[in-house]
Amino acid sequence: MIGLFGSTGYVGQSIAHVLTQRGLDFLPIRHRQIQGITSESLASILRDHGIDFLINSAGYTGKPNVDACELDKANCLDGNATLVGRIREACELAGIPFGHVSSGCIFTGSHADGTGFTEAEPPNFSFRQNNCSFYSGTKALGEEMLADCESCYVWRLRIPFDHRDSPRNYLSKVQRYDRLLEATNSLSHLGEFASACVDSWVQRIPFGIYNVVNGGSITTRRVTELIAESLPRDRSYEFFDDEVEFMAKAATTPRSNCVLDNSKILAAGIAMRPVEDAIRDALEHWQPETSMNENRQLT
Ligand SMILES: NC(=O)C1=CN([C@@H]2O[C@H](COP(=O)(O)OP(=O)(O)OC[C@H]3O[C@@H](n4cnc5c(N)ncnc54)[C@H](OP(=O)(O)O)[C@@H]3O)[C@@H](O)[C@H]2O)C=CC1
Ligand SMILES: Cc1cn([C@H]2C[C@H](O)[C@@H](COP(=O)(O)OP(=O)(O)O[C@H]3O[C@@H](C)C(=O)[C@@H](O)[C@H]3O)O2)c(=O)[nH]c1=O
Repeated sequence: MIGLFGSTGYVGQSIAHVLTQRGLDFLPIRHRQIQGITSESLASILRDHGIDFLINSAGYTGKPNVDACELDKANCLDGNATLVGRIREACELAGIPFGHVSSGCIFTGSHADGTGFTEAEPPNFSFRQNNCSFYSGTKALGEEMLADCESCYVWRLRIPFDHRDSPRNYLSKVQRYDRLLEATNSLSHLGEFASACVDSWVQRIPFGIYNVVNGGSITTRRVTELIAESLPRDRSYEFFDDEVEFMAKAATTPRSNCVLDNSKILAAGIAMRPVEDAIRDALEHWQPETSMNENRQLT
């Protein structure tokens, strides 16, 4: 039996969907069931339910975006770092392996030649550099909680997108923001990310950190071109002059924009499509939010 923390969330729902599709038994464990409990009590819950692998997709992201974390630092630290430490202790007490959903947002930029950061490189957008958002700082601390952990996966997700229009989907955000920041990023197709997490365990790939991102990187401008090709509509995209103007007009805390190398997950035998292919596919199958709401009312 697989335990799943965060099953109600944007990422957790996608992981739950993959587990269901694969016919894998899993137990969603809700936030309120574990709030404030000790590692020992958590270990007992895991043992009592016969959990043999735990997936942690719980965390504190801030809504509508990471700016909101600056206003709720205690809960952000608790959900992204303290909880991760407690999960590690509980899983070690219960003698079970686990996987943790981390974020690529603990990096900024790329190598000078445009290539991405590998899992062997330390985060460069964290409290240690004092250059980051509170959210990114707590996500980096979450990874520190797992340093030298022998039986765990750390899956780094990076700006998720898919074909379902939603306030959390990067392709929707690009269409909805009044103005855009030109940046180069790695991105993760949400469904491919969720499949990769489940397959890591099913295929028993070696434990460790994995950048679970689509291949290559893409600029914001290229994303708008792909959107315009697939979803023609009468609008043009406005861009900020630079990051300084973006910070002054649209953000309260610095954003991570970064490129990650995904060769480690590919070498482990888990497929991730090149990023442009995955975006094109999402746009070809685009489901506007209004039509999804109508479908929900019909069922
Ligand atoms: N969405 C994104 O753009 C990205 C997300 N991530 C990471 O993915 C993970 C999930 O994010 P996402 O699904 O978007 O977030 P959501 O806000 O959509 O969902 C968060 C989930 O975590 C649970 N949760 C929140 N705080 C706690 C806590 N203190 N203890 C236990 N459970 C808690 C919530 O449970 P309940 O409903 O019961 O409160 C909910 O199920 C996070 O770790 C995030 O950092 C990484 C990169 C990008
Ligand atoms: C607010 C804003 C952002 N952007 C850009 C900045 C950045 O490149 C991109 C995403 O920024 P947002 O503020 O939407 O999202 P942000 O909350 O920074 O996004 C992150 O969520 C957390 C949970 C993560 O872990 C990250 O990987 C990432 O997905 O959009 C604009 O272009 N215009 C805007 O008005």
